[in-house]
Amino acid sequence: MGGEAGNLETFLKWASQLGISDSTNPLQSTTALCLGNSLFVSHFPDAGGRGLAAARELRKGELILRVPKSALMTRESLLTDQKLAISVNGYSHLSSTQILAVCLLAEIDKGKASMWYPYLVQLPRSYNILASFTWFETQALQVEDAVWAAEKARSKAELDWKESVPVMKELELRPQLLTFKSWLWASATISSRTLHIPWDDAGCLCPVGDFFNYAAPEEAMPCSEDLVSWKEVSSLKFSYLWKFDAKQFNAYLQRLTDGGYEEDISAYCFYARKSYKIGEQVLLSYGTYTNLELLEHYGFILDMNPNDKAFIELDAEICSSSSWSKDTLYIQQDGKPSFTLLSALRLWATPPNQRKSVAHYAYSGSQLSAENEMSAMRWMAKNCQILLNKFPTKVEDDDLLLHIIDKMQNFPLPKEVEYEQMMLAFGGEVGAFFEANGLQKGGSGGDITFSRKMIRSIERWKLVVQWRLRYKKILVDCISYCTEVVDFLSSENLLPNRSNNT
Ligand SMILES: C[S@@+](CC[C@H](N)C(=O)[O-])C[C@H]1O[C@@H](n2cnc3c(N)ncnc32)[C@H](O)[C@@H]1O
Repeated sequence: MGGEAGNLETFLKWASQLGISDSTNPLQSTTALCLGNSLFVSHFPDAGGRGLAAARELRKGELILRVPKSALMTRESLLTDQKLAISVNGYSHLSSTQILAVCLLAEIDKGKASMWYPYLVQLPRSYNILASFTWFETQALQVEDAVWAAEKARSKAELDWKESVPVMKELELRPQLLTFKSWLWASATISSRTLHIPWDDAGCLCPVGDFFNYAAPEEAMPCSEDLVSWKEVSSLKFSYLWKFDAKQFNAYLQRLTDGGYEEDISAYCFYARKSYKIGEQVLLSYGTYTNLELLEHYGFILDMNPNDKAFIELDAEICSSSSWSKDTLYIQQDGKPSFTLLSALRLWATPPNQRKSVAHYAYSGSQLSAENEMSAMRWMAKNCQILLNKFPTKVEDDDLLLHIIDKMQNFPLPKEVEYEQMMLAFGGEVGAFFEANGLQKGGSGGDITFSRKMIRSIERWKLVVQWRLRYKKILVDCISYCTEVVDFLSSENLLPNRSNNT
């Protein structure tokens, strides 16, 4: 697809004809372009690239964009193509998302004959979601859980593709569209751009509405221990099942999202989550994600992500000493252990025969004794350090490597002399990167210009190093936090002793 090459004005005209509008007056007749009243398309190099900016001062809560149901690209709308519908019906074992991906590729196959053509040419040509990571990029994540998540995402995509090839062959799609590369493109489009709709769990593609870039929800999340469970709705939103109070949950959910499908007017509506000045980027909260989840579903990370988490391996006894679920036992982005991790560590640091008597204090978040607190904090600091020591690169190495990658992004391949320096500093990783991308050191000492493919590889490599650096920095902050607590408690033994031996 054309990406930037696609004609934006033609697209905005087409969108206006479909009734997409940013007008404040819902009754206003169609204008030539669908934007200009509240929003305009702009470029934000440090926050998502192409995005939507405020065309006027916007007030918090104002309706800023409406996309009628007829302009949403869904399985239902795409399956009005009889040939497609007949073929797809014969493959009932395919998931809703697989079917949407097949429909999307079938629509691409139609080229200009597709009614969606002006929209399709606006879609990005490539994505950086985890499933598209190469072996080198996956290994460069370094953190076991992340490597595993990337491998799992890739094998799931491969399986989905293999299962879908027969129907795509039956539809006689062009050979290029039958490849795994095309499948990855279609599934990344769906993963990173679909919005939740109540009638189809595959979600919908929403022209213009999918130009909003992401900002993390500002409201603090309810403590994870208050959530019974949470699940992704294969969309830009997560829904949470709130344990105690449905009203409270609904209010929370409303704050969490700034858009949704409205049955009464049959349109997807977007609202300003805060007030914006003219020219400021208008952002949407797709939901609450850690950086690894953002990478998996959307192909980017946030440098400051209030919802980021670092999981570390815990002794089986720590997990079994309390009834907290394992996925709530993590280090917060500010380096502090989560409420439940602290509580689990406090119980674990209590002799087993005394755990029952202090459990209610631990579960309510109270410290048990100075000794107990210090044991818990020492365990955390020591294990974060052990983990940090195991990684092939340190925080400082990753910082420096990022600096080098930045240089590579801004210039052609560094001259021979810089290359030599890079190899000295990062022999293994830089060498492996060049090798993985089929580039050997040039003998001439001159500059080499990168191909588009290479530029994208550098982009993904940078994302990977940024991700693992954020993870390591959380561990470093955790060590500082725990050490401070231990230092404080060992100087002032202030806490009541709720157990005898701890
Ligand atoms: C729904 S689209 C948003 C519009 C997109 N920028 C475009 O040009 O079509 C989501 C994608 O935008 C990018 N994106 C959104 N928010 C971002 C952010 N805060 N930082 C970096 N990339 C972001 C990611 O590539 C993500 O997969």
